[in-house]
Amino acid sequence: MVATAPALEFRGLVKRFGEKIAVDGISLAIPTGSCFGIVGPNGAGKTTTLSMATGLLRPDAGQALIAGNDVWQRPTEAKELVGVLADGVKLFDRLTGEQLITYNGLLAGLSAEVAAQRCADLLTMLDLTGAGGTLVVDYSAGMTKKVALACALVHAPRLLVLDEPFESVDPVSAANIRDILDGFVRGGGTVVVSSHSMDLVQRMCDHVAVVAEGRVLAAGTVDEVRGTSTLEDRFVELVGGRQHLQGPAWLNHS
Ligand SMILES: Nc1ncnc2c1ncn2[C@@H]1O[C@H](COP(=O)(O)OP(=O)(O)OP(=O)(O)O)[C@@H](O)[C@H]1O
Repeated sequence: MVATAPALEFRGLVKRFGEKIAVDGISLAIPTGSCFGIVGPNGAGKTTTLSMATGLLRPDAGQALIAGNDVWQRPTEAKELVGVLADGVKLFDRLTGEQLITYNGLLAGLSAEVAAQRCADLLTMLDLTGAGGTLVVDYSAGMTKKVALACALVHAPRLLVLDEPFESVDPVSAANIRDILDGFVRGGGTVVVSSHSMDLVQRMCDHVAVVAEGRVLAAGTVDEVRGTSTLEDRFVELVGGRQHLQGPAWLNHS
């Protein structure tokens, strides 16, 4: 581990799927102790980038480094430092929430006693205590998101990489999760979060990168990127594509 290295760094990441270039040379340095938002339109390459950053998808070119450890060359060192909430990755959903969180803790090398204690703390923190004994397959989408977040947190990582953590989550739970993430950053951790909600990123993050068509269009502190506008207006300005369409005539009943 390199003491002065960014918490997470992308160096010229590239990923192609056949003819499609999903990620086209993304370089970013995510400072330790920051809450860093990655925003972009559908299909911008956010999930692909975060998957390469966390060892779920091998890049065609470039590097992802966690605290200076190349995710693909030093996977053990890199993965010990990171908790991941991936978008669309299946959980072991025939386990109960309690079993799933504990199992993740044991896999990360915690003792049974510590894993059980942390599992109880996380279930309480995420308001899932009543659902701890329920199979994850029977959870709602928001509950599934919360249990996946608990799995990402159980080994007390230094870096959290969260792909769309607020999708399907009710407003009260979302506020709780935001508080948890704020506390995590105050405690010296780093959070990288992809989101479609500009409002949320503007309120929660101190840094942001706007990504479109696999490239970084702007990056910096939230204030640097948004300038004198709101982040949402700046996003639309950078990404373009806002269309004031009235829709087809057959949808209009007036
Ligand atoms: N496994 C795959 N095979 C083929 N194409 C893929 C694959 N994964 C992603 N893509 C394509 O790569 C591009 C980037 O997708 P990605 O999921 O990274 O975007 P995103 O920014 O996360 O989008 P969203 O906001 O809609 O979740 C898209 O055009 C998508 O169709």
